[in-house]
Amino acid sequence: MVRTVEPKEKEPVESEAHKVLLETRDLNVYYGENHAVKNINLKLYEKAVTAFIGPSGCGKSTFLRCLNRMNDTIPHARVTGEILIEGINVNDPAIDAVNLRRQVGMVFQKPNPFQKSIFENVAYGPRIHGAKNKELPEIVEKSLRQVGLWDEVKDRLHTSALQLSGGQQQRLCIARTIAMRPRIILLDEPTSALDPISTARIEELIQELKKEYTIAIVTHNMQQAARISDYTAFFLMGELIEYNETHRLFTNPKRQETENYLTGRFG
Ligand SMILES: Nc1ncnc2c1ncn2[C@@H]1O[C@H](COP(=O)(O)OP(=O)(O)OP(=O)(O)O)[C@@H](O)[C@H]1O
Repeated sequence: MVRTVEPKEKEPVESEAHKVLLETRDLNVYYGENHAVKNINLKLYEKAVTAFIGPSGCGKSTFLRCLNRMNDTIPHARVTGEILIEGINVNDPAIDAVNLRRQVGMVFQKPNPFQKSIFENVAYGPRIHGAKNKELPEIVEKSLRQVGLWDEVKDRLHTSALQLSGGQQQRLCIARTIAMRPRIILLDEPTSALDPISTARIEELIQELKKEYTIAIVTHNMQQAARISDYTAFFLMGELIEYNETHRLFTNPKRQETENYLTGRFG
């Protein structure tokens, strides 16, 4: 049977508030035979929060990981199409992936601080990228202040990061990322391992960080997407079904699949 396919809402209403920082064009990801991400055209707007939602296995994390070439580390993953940051294709062989990841930082679901002191966790990246020892205390303090952790840890900077609570560890991981002064921060379900109070703190932090950074977040939690994001992309079975300003997507979805998902009819 031939099914009529409605045109897909692949782009939000052109944003007047934000400039495009990153754009994907016909982005596809294959894991061997599995076509996990299908022809995605999506723009990330500067200094805005974009949420990726959709049922488990729909390709949200795979798509997110492409944006700083984390999929390069998976031997059987193949990426086609383009990812442009201000017109520069990040998959160009001339682009150094390590440098790219300085500009496009990532925070994972499970807090993963290094087995080092709190200070060293934040200082590590800037040091290996050439910051001088005398510059490090200021970088560490500024980064810890930005994530609201400074007052909690300033008297124990040289104790192990692993002694912090889960929520503190996740804020430390965000501090470690922003110490590199990235332009884009990718957050892959950053609160799913945290209690509600720690989650609320991270959500508040994301609102603060978007004044300076462009943020993309994968979340299973639709309420979280509605609370914290400016734009929302709904994925289903590897496809981008609908992308729009968050309040529009939640109040007036254009596609039946989006409405079904938002109303809990599947996923
Ligand atoms: N490293 C991998 N190797 C092979 N297949 C993978 C790998 N990572 C993901 N996949 C497959 O790619 C598809 C998309 O997975 P992905 O993790 O991107 O989805 P997701 O929407 O983020 O799911 P979840 O919400 O459960 O994290 C799934 O079919 C998954 O099994």
